[in-house]
Amino acid sequence: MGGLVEAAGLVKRYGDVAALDGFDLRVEPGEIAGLVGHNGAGKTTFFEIAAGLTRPDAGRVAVRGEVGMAPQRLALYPGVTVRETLRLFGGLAGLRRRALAGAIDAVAEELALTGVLDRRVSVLSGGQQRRAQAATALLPDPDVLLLDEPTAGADPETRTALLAAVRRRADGGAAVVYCTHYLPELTELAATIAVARSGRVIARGAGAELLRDLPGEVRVTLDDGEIAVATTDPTATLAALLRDLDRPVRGIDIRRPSLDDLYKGLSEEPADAA
Ligand SMILES: Nc1ncnc2c1ncn2[C@@H]1O[C@H](COP(=O)(O)OP(=O)(O)OP(=O)(O)O)[C@@H](O)[C@H]1O
Repeated sequence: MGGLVEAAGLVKRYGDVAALDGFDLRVEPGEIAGLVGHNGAGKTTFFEIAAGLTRPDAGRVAVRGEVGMAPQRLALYPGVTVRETLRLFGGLAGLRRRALAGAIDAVAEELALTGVLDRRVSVLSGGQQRRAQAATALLPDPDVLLLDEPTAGADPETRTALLAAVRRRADGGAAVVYCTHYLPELTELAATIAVARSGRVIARGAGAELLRDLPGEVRVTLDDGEIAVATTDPTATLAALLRDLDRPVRGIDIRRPSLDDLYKGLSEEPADAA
């Protein structure tokens, strides 16, 4: 029991819909767990339960330490400035005076918000608002971070700044659950992966492990066309192809399975089918 986040057998129903249906997830200190899955797979519901905003119908969740959460739908007060927003959230987390002011400056610097600290939230761009939302979660350096698509709509610079800030929190020992539909981010974050479908985690592990058994493709170009073979062992397949071919080979291409293949393969069935 060393996980900062431990969910076991979570069930949550809304009428006929089981938003969660035996959801298990454990996240260790220093780990970023990328939670992926189609719309409706139960990711947001899990966040709400982990953050204590909703109670499960069954199962249990333990979240150890302080929690910072950036919800998918922005939850900011439009009429106050970014600095006031951060003061409020930092104050709620117990930061006072100089520690609070220092933490605000630091997180603003990290997320490229320094120039807009004294602007009202309502006049910020969408990307700036999303960064401000992420800043409210990151500011107090919580033990557990729940980030629901924090880079949605972010430009490349914003994305890079945000990913670096998240990685730093994990390197400092935080357990992070990071929801995204954009899988390359998980490679960038060196995240482990949890694939959710129909309210359950159906695959869990390091990206490389989950990809190991998926077929890639070997493609050999000939004068009069090409041969493409799906294979989990590209080297052996290519050797066999080259051995058996009695024509000149014009090109060879090996495509390794990607996270997108994993996602497609594991979550083909729509959540509503459950
Ligand atoms: N408050 C609610 N009332 C009724 N149904 C709900 C409620 N919250 C979630 N659901 C339903 O539960 C299921 C899971 O929703 P959830 O928002 O957790 O999915 P998600 O994986 O976060 O999806 P997305 O990728 O779209 O954010 C969906 O079918 C959704 O319609």
